[in-house]
This record gives sequence, C-alpha cells and structure tokens, in this order.
Amino acid sequence: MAGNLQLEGRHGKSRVRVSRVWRRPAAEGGHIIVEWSVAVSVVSDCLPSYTSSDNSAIVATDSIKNTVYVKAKECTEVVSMEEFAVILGRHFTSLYPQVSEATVTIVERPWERVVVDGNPHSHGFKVGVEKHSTEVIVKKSGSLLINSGIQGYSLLKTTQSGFEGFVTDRYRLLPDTRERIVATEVTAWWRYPFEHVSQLPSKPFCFTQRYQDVKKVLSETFFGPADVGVYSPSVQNTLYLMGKEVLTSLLMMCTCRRMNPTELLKQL
Ligand SMILES: O=c1[nH]c(=O)c2[nH]c(=O)[nH]c2[nH]1
Repeated sequence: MAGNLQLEGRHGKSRVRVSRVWRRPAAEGGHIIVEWSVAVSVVSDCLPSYTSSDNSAIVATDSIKNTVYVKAKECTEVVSMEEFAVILGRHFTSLYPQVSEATVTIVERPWERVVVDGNPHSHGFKVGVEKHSTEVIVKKSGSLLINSGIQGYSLLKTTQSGFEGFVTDRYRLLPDTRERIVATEVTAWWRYPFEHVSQLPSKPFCFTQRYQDVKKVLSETFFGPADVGVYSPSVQNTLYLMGKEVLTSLLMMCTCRRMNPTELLKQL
C-alpha cells in the first residue's frame, strides 16, 4: 500500500536473444541448436523504488538479461523451451524474496535439420516457417501455468473445400460453392496439464514431442486422409475441428484461430 493506493510492481526484459548448441556425436543424432527470443517479467515487491529513490529491492532488468545467458550456459543437457522457461521462472521466484511471480515468454526461431541425400545432417540446419512459442507463469508457491503455441502455420488444399449458405444481402458478391482452393494461416495455443512444478514430467523432449504431435493433429484434421482428403464447409468449422481434435486426442486445452483472413479463396 502507498497512501490509499494498492500497487503491484511488475518489470522485466524482453527480446533477449539467446542461442544454445548441444554437440552430440553424429551416431546419437548430431548437434542440436536452439535460438530463442526470451521475455521475462517479474512481479516484485519493490514499491519504494516507485514512491521514493530507494532502489534497494530492484533486480535490474540488465541482471535479468544476464541471467538468461547464464542459465542457458548452465543447461548442459538438452532442454525444451518450456523447460528452460520453468528453470528461469523458478530461479527468479526462489532466489529473490521480493519476487512472487515470474512470467517467461519464449519464441523460437525455427531452425530445422537439413536432409542431404536422404540423410539427416549431423550439424546442418535451415530456417523453417512456423514458429513455436511458450508462456510460462511460475509462482513462489511452485504453482505453474504452461501455455504453448504455434504461429504462422500456413496450410493450403486445392479441393475438398466449400462455403455456402452465408448472409445474403446487397453487399454479397460471393456465390455459394462446394469446390474451391482454401489456404489459411493457423495460430493455435494449448495448455499443458501441469499445475505445480512437482508435476512436471522428467522425460526429456516431452514438450518438443508434444509440439510435433499438435502439428500432426492440426494438419491431419485440416487435410484428411492422403488419398481423398476431407470436406471443409468453412474455415470456421475446420478450425473448430482442429482445436477439438487436439483437445480430445492429446488431452490438452486448445484454442485455434486464423491469424489472417483466408488468403486464397478463389472460386474454381
Ligand atoms: O470459410 C470461410 N469462412 C468465412 O467466414 C469466409 N468469408 C469469405 O469471404 N469466405 C469465407 N470462407
């Protein structure tokens, strides 16, 4: 409290770019590289720094940035970005008595292993398109919220899509169709069912594997079987089915939305 005002201080650092390489032998799958843009925001009891010139409780945002680098260096074993975010969140909430909560957001640059002559390269990578990200909130009590997402996942099919029966008024130009090309850019978020740090799985790659599982479910639902596909009566319906499928098959809460309006809706 300051006077009759109830205040909560939150500060942090965003756009901290960090890369980490784990040099495994080729026989064990080769090198792994990650490049992350990290944002850390802490809820911190340092109200005197707002109401007076007393900065004694502030963890400087510069120190927050340096911590990201140090913690990445300390990860001698491969970690997913969700695990790294939890490591950071636990660090800030346990080391500093004044920090009650930390939110760590990470967006990954999608480096993908290249394939040469059909073989995954041991240390060669190219940048992919869609982006994986996570937002982790850790409280001093150990309570946890992990939401991960995918952005810029562009999908297109050349048939098995239509759009009919929508509002007809003097502004409508589009005819009904049961045959069109459809392309959309999917943004999806899902929540992991771990509500306390003690519930976190110890299995390595669990979060990274889950990300691959979500992508697979989203694309299989969008496209349908390889030979015949599946009919989509609207982008809305397909997005709903994609989210529902992630929810039921992977047991996670999921929201799917279209970032951009359908880009390619040419009537054939
Ligand atoms: O699947 C679609 N949903 C829409 O809301 C829409 N609007 C539009 O012009 N074309 C389409 N297609």
